[in-house]
Amino acid sequence: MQNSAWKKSHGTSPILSMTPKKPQQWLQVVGHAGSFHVGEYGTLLKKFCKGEQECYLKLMEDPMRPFVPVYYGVVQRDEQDYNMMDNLLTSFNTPAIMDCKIGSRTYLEEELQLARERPQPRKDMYEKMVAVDPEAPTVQEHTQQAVLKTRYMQWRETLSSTTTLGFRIEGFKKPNEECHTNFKRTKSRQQVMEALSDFVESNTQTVWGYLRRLKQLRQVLESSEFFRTHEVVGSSLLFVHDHSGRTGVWMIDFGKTVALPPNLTVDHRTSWVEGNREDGYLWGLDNLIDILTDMLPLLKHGEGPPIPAQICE
Ligand SMILES: Nc1ncnc2c1ncn2[C@@H]1O[C@H](COP(=O)(O)OP(=O)(O)OP(=O)(O)O)[C@@H](O)[C@H]1O
Ligand SMILES: O=P(O)(O)O[C@@H]1[C@H](O)[C@H](O)[C@@H](OP(=O)(O)O)[C@H](OP(=O)(O)O)[C@H]1O
Repeated sequence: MQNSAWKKSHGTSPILSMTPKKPQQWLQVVGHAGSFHVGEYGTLLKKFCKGEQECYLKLMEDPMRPFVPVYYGVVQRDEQDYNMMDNLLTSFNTPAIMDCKIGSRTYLEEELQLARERPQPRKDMYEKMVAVDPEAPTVQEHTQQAVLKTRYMQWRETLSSTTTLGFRIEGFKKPNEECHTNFKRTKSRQQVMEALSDFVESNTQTVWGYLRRLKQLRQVLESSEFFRTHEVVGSSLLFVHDHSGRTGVWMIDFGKTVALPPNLTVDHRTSWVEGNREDGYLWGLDNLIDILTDMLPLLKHGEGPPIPAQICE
């Protein structure tokens, strides 16, 4: 913490044991522009969100900890607060990176309630909708040239695989290629499989690595107190692999993960009806694991499971 730009840090772990200072590679696949800065010592700074901080603090004490970026606390830069966490790309060499949004619902129940009480139709979302499908807005929405956020999010869910499979590919970046983010209409199992095969370049070793990690994650989630007691919405799995055969998957983005009332728990597989707070996270993870498993015999390169030491955990 030599840099004077670091005004404060009240983290959960010392940074001294972290990766030595060296030029850091980082690339944002999707998400809000301008929210991130690359930090020192292999860290990443994300614009402060109190709810996300609360999640990370709890996650550092939960069995889920190995499956999320290590969280170091809050720092300030140019009068803006940031949550500081591990840059998950640090230990990879020119990696391929994919962001998959998990769950069958991408807006919180509280957002739905708010939209009913104080509807705020959005012009930017109308424009994003029309750009993909000019026929999608209703007559009233066309007249207003605006749509409610929850309506936009529901439309995105049904257009993509979120509603039918409980996850969707948001985007990926392969070495020496531009980011691919054109997945808004990637909906069927077949389309998803094709996109995933493209991401892994038909390499079965990579798929084996991802499967092993995803199954470990599922096991941990099924026993996690944090997971049982939180509505997890809009969170992604970040997939990373490189040519050395290393693979890694982590949960990121807890900006819309909220604690349930004390008397309520979720199993993340039961279908959502308003009030039960279910988010379909494990249902989506089950489907993702099934699809990757079904892909294995269809892929060209590599055979058999990878050497465990090559897996990044
Ligand atoms: N810890 C991390 N290490 C490496 N890359 C990260 C990390 N966290 C986020 N990213 C990159 O930033 C992108 C956006 O992350 P994130 O989902 O947290 O942002 P967001 O603005 O909250 O997204 P959304 O638009 O879904 O709300 C990810 O797709 C990934 O490329
Ligand atoms: O991917 P798209 O089609 O561009 O749509 C955005 C995406 O759904 C983000 O997840 C969402 O942010 P949150 O998850 O944080 O709600 C954002 O809402 P926003 O514009 O209100 O930030 C949407 O605009």
